[in-house]
Amino acid sequence: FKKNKLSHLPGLRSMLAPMAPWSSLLPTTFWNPGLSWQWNWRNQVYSKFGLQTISTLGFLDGRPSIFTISLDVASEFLSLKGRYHKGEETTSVLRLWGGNLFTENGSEWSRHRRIMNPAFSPETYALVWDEGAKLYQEMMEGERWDDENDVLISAINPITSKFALIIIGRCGFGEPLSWRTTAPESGMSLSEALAIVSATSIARMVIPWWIYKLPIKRLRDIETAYTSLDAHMKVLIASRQEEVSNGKEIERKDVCRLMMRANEGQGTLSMTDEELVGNTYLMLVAGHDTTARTLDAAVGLLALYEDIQEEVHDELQAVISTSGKIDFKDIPRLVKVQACFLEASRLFPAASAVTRTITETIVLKTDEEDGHGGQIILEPGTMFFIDLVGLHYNPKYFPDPEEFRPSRWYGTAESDMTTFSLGPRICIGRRFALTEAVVFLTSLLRDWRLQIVLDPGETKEQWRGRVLKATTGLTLGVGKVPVRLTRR
Ligand code: HEM
Repeated sequence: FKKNKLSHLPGLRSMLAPMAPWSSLLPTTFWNPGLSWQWNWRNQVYSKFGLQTISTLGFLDGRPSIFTISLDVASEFLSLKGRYHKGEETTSVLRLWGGNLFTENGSEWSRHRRIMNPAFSPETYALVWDEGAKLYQEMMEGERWDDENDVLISAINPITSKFALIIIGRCGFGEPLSWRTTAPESGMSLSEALAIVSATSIARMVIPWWIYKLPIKRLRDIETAYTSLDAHMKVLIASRQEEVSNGKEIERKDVCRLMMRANEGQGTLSMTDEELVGNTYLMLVAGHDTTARTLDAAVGLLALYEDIQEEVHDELQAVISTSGKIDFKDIPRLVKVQACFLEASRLFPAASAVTRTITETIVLKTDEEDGHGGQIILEPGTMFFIDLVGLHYNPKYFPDPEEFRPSRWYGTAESDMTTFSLGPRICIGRRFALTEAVVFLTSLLRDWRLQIVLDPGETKEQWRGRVLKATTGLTLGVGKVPVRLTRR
């Protein structure tokens, strides 16, 4: 059955295919691998078949898919052009407001990328650094931690989420968001609306729209979140357009102004109104949720591994003692801080899989371990997944994969940071995310010692099981991270 489509590879056979829209809404069980199987069953599935590339098939939805945890297969595949499209799982949830850089293929994709590329420049990263350092101070004052020596935070998650949203707002859209911004009287704040939309966008694809009109509070909140987010994005765009038409346009090439110019037909590349809103949504979601969720994991891990935290603090001290303060040009010397973020991202990759739909037959060489005559054939219509969770826990590339060992990333080239994918469609925001993460963690670790907050009678091992357990949705992250800050 469908053996050819599956390149005769053994693997998971279930009622619903993993990661298909309906199965994503249901819990992971043997009949429905759903969204969490990559985490819950990690390498068990691959080791059961002794393979690094396996197939999956849903009997009810009949969807043939192939998953790989092989870096060689992934690199070869992602360097190919034009023989596959972005996978529908991710594109349909990110296309809610219109086609954008993430969802498009071929020449449409390259048009979007050429419009936005200039915004991802050293000037922008320097701005991210400066705004990040300023925002950290605003956060200390806003949360009233600046006069305290000991702070108990029940969950770091909303803090990192707010931090990352304000940074993308200020540095990507020139929007003067502040730490003290309160929710509008009617509707929801941008962060609240974005959080609900991100959490429910998969459900929104399969559950009919009229359900959300029923007089049930949770459903009405979802409806309000969508209308509020729509209104926020329109205000964001309109205020930039007003600045441009009042001649107040700042010369800075932030992503919003570049899109605006393209939308007004200035320059050789253009963008429709729908694409402008589609890309605004994409930047708000991709530009904050991924970084925030990885920062949650990094804070949790550093709080758990206090010896590694001390090593990072020593590195910071050395940088501070020579230059007096830490500034943007010091980033190359902050190897250990960056490595902690990358290691958190290896253990908890916010983008858990890179998905593609095959449009033309592809023959890929496979690793010896795959034992399939050295090749797999991907037929048109097959879904192909680079399983970043499986790859990141593959001992062939990451020995003792369950261990938090940031030193794996000392001196790694940006192109080898698998968490941001590989090849031409590598994450455009990778340096943006790294700069933001380094400034956040550096500021926090410079001033505070982080410790985990245990429940009464709980051990660190139990805490690990409770907190550092992935939650899956549009992105993957950890549970609520309770942390104690003690002033250094
Ligand atoms: C820890 C943080 C981040 C992680 C782990 C991450 C991961 C990824 C991955 C794996 C992809 C490739 C997806 C695919 O090809 O299917 C991607 C693409 C993308 N990311 Fe990120 N990302 C992060 C931060 C950011 C930030 C901060 C921004 C924007 C400011 C951003 C914007 C994008 C965009 C627009 C794309 C689509 C690029 C294209 O297709 O040309 N990401 N990201």
